[in-house]
Amino acid sequence: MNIKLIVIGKTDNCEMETLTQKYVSRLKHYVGFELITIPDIKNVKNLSENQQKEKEGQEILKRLGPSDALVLLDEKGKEFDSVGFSDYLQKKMNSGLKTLVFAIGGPYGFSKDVYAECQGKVSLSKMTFSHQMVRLFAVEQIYRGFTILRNEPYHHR
Ligand SMILES: C[S@@+](CC[C@H](N)C(=O)[O-])C[C@H]1O[C@@H](n2cnc3c(N)ncnc32)[C@H](O)[C@@H]1O
Repeated sequence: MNIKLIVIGKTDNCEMETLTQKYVSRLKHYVGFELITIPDIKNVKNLSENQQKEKEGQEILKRLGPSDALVLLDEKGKEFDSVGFSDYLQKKMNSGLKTLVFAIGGPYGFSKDVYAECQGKVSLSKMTFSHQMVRLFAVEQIYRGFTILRNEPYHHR
């Protein structure tokens, strides 16, 4: 199974970006992994929040292949502990799925169309984080999940 993570806009925080990239390169030792950054559209036109969500939603959906399973990072989604999340990844791999696509919404969240298309929602906490922070937490937790599945010491350090 491959994993893609779709995010909106470049992060302007260099440290967070560096850390995110560190986990992305570590992850690639465990799984085919791609971080897909949709260019920030808020600067393109003077859009309302809803219009921006719709546009971002179209961009997310455009990037899905026919057999990809879309799972949203969403504070109202299912919460796991890290071992539970590693089991979730294992079950997805066991199901024969080719590509698991996680997506992180833009500053206003996801459009209705994206919610309609998704096959699940995963929450990292009941608290709302910025979309830039969530990408770091998401790649770290996916990485942690694979180290748990491999019984490697990272999880306990
Ligand atoms: C600033 S939040 C958007 C908040 C927006 N008010 C909403 O209702 O979705 C941007 C994105 O970060 C992600 N996000 C924020 N907090 C999260 C959490 N606790 N767990 C998982 N994803 C989260 C979601 O993908 C969300 O669409």
